[in-house]
Amino acid sequence: MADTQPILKIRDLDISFKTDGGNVKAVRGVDLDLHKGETIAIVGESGSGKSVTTKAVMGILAGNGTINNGTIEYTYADMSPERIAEVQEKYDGVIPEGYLKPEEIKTVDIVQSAPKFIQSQIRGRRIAMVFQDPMTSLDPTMTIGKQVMEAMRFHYNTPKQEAWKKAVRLLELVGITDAEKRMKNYPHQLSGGMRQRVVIAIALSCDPEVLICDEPTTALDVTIQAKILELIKEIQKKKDLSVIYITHDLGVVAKVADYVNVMYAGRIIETGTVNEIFYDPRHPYTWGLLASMPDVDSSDDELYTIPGTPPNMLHEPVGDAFAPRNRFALQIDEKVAPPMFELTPTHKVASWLAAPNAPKVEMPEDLKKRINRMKKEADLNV
Ligand SMILES: Nc1ncnc2c1ncn2[C@@H]1O[C@H](COP(=O)(O)OP(=O)(O)OP(=O)(O)O)[C@@H](O)[C@H]1O
Repeated sequence: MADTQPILKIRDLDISFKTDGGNVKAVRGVDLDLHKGETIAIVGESGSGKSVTTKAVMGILAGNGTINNGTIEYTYADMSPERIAEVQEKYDGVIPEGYLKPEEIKTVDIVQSAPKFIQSQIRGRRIAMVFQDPMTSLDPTMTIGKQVMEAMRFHYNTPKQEAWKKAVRLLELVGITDAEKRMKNYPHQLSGGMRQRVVIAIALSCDPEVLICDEPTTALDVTIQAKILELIKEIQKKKDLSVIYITHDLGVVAKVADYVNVMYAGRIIETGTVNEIFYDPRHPYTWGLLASMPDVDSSDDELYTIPGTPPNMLHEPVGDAFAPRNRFALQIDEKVAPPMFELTPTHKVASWLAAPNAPKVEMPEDLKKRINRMKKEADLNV
């Protein structure tokens, strides 16, 4: 995938927030690529900068936030209303390969784009987002139907009757039975799982190319969680969507992601394919995350927790931000932040342990055993 043009290409993104206590350095030089049809996950503890990064993509940073540096290049299809209608009627909203004329392919830098352009052309239309708690993204005073139709009416001026029909189809697509009847319901008349399905239907209503899912299943119980993840996967295949998952939950990542980006203190500290991150992790922070992931063979009380807490980003850390919590830290970590070392064309790690002349450090034995168990389980499931 790496040699094709990404639809979303983030380079050197740097974001801070002005607060009474000073400047919070939330994102510090993030690079990220998303290709057509693929799923990437951004994982890391609370406060690592996952949401801020994706909010910048959507152009919805809080008012006290500033993008100090970097680019967010988005490449998209810019078609006439007639061509859009043709794609919707003939190809169910999915642009077939080879359909676009060269002049219809545009690249914009979202960082430099006017808020009006992002609102009318990007957010909700081409890049849509599903948030953690459906109750905060749904309007309790508006029927489900009206809410699913709203973005279509706003972005495409879709006539009411047509929007109604498409909304019913979308509710059916996300597995809501009796869709016609449900259109007239209010959010409180639905269960949590059903509400999250509605939120997904809303996100899909304008046939976006990119779907950002911010902890989409955290508020749901485990069986419903699995169903929602399956649903997003199915729709992704049907619609050739590119998906970004933001999550704390490595269990979710293992089920859905092609590529994983591990974030710590505003930086991506390890990136790789899902197999590279789960079976051959190199950063001690990634080791900690994997070791603290519940699995069938470990009871909750023997689960590992990473010692210490993430740094306070009001004071930008000197050297490697993870060093104070890292029992494998080297002297250099205290002074100089590690660069990204390339291990394979897809696997990179920001740790001095990966430097050519670094002392050889092995991951903890317990984690090795756990990884072997994961590999065996994966073999059984093939
Ligand atoms: N409006 C704001 N004002 C000040 N600081 C902010 C603001 N929004 C985010 N931050 C800070 O930016 C940093 C990154 O936050 P972000 O929400 O991206 O973390 P996250 O990794 O998504 O965590 P979570 O999993 O809890 O959502 C945190 O230190 C957070 O406190």
